[in-house]
Amino acid sequence: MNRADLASRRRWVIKIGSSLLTDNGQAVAASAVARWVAQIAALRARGVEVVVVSSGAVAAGMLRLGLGQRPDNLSQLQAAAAVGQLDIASLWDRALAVHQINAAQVLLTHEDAADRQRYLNARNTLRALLDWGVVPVINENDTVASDEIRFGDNDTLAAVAVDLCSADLLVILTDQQGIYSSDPRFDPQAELIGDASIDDERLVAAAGGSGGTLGRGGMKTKLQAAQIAARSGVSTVIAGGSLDEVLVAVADGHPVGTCLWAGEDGRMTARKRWIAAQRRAVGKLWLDDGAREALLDKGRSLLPVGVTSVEGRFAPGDLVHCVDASGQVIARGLSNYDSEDARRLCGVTSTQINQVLGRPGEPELVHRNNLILGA
Ligand SMILES: Nc1ncnc2c1ncn2[C@@H]1O[C@H](COP(=O)(O)OP(=O)(O)O)[C@@H](O)[C@H]1O
Ligand SMILES: N[C@@H](CCC(=O)OP(=O)(O)O)C(=O)O
Repeated sequence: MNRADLASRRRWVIKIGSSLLTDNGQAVAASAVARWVAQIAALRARGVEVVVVSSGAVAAGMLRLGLGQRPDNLSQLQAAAAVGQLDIASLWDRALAVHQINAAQVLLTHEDAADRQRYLNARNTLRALLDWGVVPVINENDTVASDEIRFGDNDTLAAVAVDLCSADLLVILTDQQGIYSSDPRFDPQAELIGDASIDDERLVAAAGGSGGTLGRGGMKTKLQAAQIAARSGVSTVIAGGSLDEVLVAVADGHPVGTCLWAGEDGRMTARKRWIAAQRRAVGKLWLDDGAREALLDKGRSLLPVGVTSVEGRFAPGDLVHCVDASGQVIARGLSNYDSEDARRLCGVTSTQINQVLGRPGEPELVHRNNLILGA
């Protein structure tokens, strides 16, 4: 649990809550966004890629429409979000443009994460944006999300974004300086928890409270988000968004906020556990010796260039066996491509993939996050 380790994280998801984005419901917080963006520009100059998850659509819509209270009727909430999302998106767009950085608005629903194909589409889009040096600004697609399928809070959405972008750090900025031993709004004795392992028992008691009037989640959903991120081996920092140079301080390894450390065994993701439990593969990829070594000895992803032939019929996201030249199963994983495309890509180098497919494609046939070694 050494904060200096955070300096090596190269892809961050930064989630910012409604109260910060609207100055506690007073006005859209343009100067605060400008300060975070200046720090994002500084992080990028150090080689850190950044994905923003920005709340605030409902709160900004309430301001525009002059609504004194958060509507409890779903259609009105969704309508307020539709109004406010324009403000939120343009706020980020203008602030990033000052640093010559392009922004992209990405609105997601729960279905996009639950459906494997839509999940892969969202992942490819985010990856393309990052490749172009664009900062994706993600929010829930509040207008279409129905009550049953809402992420419901952007903390959970941020954890999903970590997975979608294969990020290696989640930073949640909020109106408190981190997680306290109890809700500091009600308990003046509450103490800030600095560093904790994700399964630290203190956290359960601490995160009981609900959120403020503008946001939804409170600390409970922030802890849940950190737990989801930890399943991908990703640690989470929860810190005060109004703290001076807070993002740079995190990158410098300063002990700001609460750092929830993912355990070593958290490195096997839920998906990997799911893969480990599957026995039936619908396809077989034959690997050359270089690919065998890349998987077994170097812990790498499987690239099309190391695949010599493909057996079976499968869709993107299906489970396939990776076999070496002797026919021995050395790994199992989820294919990024269907069997037809996988066949076309046999022996193809990463730089030729787009040309062979006639569209942008993933560099990996099976990403190492979706791959487990052994029969
Ligand atoms: N143990 C705790 N430590 C810190 N804040 C807590 C705790 N329990 C509940 N909270 C509340 O969570 C709020 C932050 O959650 P929320 O209002 O959803 O913020 P955001 O809009 O940033 O997502 C804080 O204002 C605080 O009152
Ligand atoms: N999609 C909603 C998110 C609401 C929400 O989760 O807010 P918060 O708890 O402040 O992150 C909005 O933009 O208003």
